[in-house]
Amino acid sequence: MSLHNLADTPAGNPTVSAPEPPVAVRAGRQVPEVNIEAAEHAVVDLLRALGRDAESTHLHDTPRRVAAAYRELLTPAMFDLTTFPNDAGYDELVLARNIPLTSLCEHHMLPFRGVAHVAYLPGERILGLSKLARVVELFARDLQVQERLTMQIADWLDEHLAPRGIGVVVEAEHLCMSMRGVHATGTSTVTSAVRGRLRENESTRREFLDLIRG
Ligand SMILES: Nc1nc2c(ncn2[C@@H]2O[C@H](COP(=O)(O)OP(=O)(O)OP(=O)(O)O)[C@@H](O)[C@H]2O)c(=O)[nH]1
Ligand SMILES: [Zn+2]
Repeated sequence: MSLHNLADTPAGNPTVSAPEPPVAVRAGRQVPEVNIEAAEHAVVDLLRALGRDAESTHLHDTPRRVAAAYRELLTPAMFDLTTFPNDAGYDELVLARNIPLTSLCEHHMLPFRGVAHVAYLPGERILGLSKLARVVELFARDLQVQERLTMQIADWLDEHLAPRGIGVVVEAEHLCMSMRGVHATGTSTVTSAVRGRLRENESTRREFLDLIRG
């Protein structure tokens, strides 16, 4: 893992903009580092702003827990992209269906949860199957919108595996839409991204959608 600490701003110089937060590179994705101490202080402030006694016996450990929970939800695991030569010349779709997914919507910082279906049409190499789920997690652990998440999964596979085609479908329920606001409980939002043969060829795309439905 490489870690870039961007240049510090000289103290007291109002003409220089604030430093960018440090960023780590995980499996090819730039992931901002969480400042856990600052996050804990911010949760204390939030509790107070919400009229809660942050020092009470019940709440005094809550800032630590909340900061740790957000760090976990926003930090994907690093992994190696294990691929194998496609010696057998397998040229049909490979589909991982119902990959569980939890992310945080960037508007309310509330979870959206569901499944991703990720397929590719192999070229010269096939991918270790677990990596399809790892790629989903790589981009789900972020403040997201579902459309961007769906495209990032497809683009990452395109860039790192270079298969002949890719299909990604994400189905998720957004808590900001079900537990508050419009209270549309049970609504599932579906997004898709197709690349290569799945984009160009109607019958390959149809086959992908049929396989998802089982
Ligand atoms: N396109 C898209 N919208 C999302 C996603 N997650 C949440 N949203 C929406 O982002 C919008 C934010 O709109 P605002 O009107 O600023 O927020 P709000 O006042 O809380 O709106 P309500 O949720 O309608 O009460 C809402 O319509 C959310 O449903 C997502 O992944 N993709
Ligand atoms: Zn939301």
